[in-house]
Amino acid sequence: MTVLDTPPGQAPGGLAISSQGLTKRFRSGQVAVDGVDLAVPTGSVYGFLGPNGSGKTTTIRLLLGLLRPTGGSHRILGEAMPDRSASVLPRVGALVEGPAFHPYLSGVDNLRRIDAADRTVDPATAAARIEVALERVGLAHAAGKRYRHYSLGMRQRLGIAATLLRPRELLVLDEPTNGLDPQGTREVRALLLELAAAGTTVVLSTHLLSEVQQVCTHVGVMHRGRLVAQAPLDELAARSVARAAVRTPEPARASQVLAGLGVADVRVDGDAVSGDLRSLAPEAVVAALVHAGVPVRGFEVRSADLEEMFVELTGEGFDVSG
Ligand SMILES: Nc1ncnc2c1ncn2[C@@H]1O[C@H](COP(=O)(O)OP(=O)(O)OP(=O)(O)O)[C@@H](O)[C@H]1O
Repeated sequence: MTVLDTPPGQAPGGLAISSQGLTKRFRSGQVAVDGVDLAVPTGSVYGFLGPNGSGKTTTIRLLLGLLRPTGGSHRILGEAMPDRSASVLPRVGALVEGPAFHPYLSGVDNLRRIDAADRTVDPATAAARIEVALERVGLAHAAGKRYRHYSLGMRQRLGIAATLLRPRELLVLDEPTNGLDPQGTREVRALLLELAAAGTTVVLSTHLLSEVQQVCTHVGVMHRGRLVAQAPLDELAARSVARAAVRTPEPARASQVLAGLGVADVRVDGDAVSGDLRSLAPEAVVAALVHAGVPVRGFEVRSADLEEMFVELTGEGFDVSG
C-alpha cells in the first residue's frame, strides 16, 4: 500500500473495522478482493473510494458476512468475524443492496414490517423507535406516503432509517448517493454527517472523489481489488506535492538551474518549466534563477490536488461530479 498503515501501537479497540489480507476469489477465477488490509478508525467517516468494478461492494459484502472470504480475516467493532457475527451484527447498520421495501406500503408501514422482523427488540416500543428513525432521516412528514411515490432520495433515506431502528455503532453504506439528484445527494450527505456527529462510525463506498472530500475524515482507495491507499484525508492533503512552474523565454537554462537545485521531475513544455519543489523554498528557486541570469516572466507554485494524487495511484481518474 502506498500511504499509511495502521499507526503502530493502535489498539484494535480503536478500529471499528480491521482486516488482514481479506481476499475473495470467485469461482470464475476472478480475484475481486485481493489481500485487503482495512483500518477504519472508530468515530471516522471512512470513504471507500474506487472506480466501478474495483471491488468495493464485494469487500463490504465480505465484511458483513454476506459472502465468505477465500482468504484473510477481519474484525468488526473489535470482534473476530464471522465467529462473533451474532453479537456484532446487531450493532451494525448496513445498506448494501437497496432493502426490499414494499412499493404499496407507506414508509412507516415498511418500517413496521422490518422492525417486527427483529426478534431482539421490544414490540411495545416499536412505534416510538419508528417515529424517531423517520424523524432522524427527515421523513416524518412523508411517513404515510406510499413507498412507490417516494423520490430516490426519500427511498435512500428510508433505507437508512431502516438501519436506525436500533442504536448502531457502525453504519456501512454501499454507494448511498448513487442515482440521487443533487437535492437527494445533499440530503443524504447531511444525514451522514449528523449521524457521524452523534458518534456513529460511518463507512460509505463511492466512486466520487468529491463526495469523499465533502463528508469523509478518512479514505481508502480501491483499485482492481487492492487497497492502494488508506489515510486520514488531512494527512493526504498535507502530503500533496508542491509543484513550481516558471515561465521563461529560456526554458533549457531554467530547467538546468532547477535540476541543479534538486527540483525533482523537471519538465519543459514550451516556455514553461515545472518541477516538484520537495522541501525547497519557492523564493530560493526564484533567487537562483535570477542569479543565473534566467529571465523569469512568471512563477507559480501549486499543490497537486487529491484527484491528481489518486490518478497517480490508480492510473485512472475518479468521477468528481456530484
Ligand atoms: N458473484 C460474482 N461472481 C463473479 N464475479 C463477481 C461477482 N461479484 C462481483 N464480481 C466481479 O468482481 C469485481 C468487483 O466487483 P464489485 O461489485 O465488488 O466492484 P465495485 O467496486 O463495488 O463496483 P461497482 O461500483 O460497479 O459495484 C467485478 O469485476 C465484478 O464483475
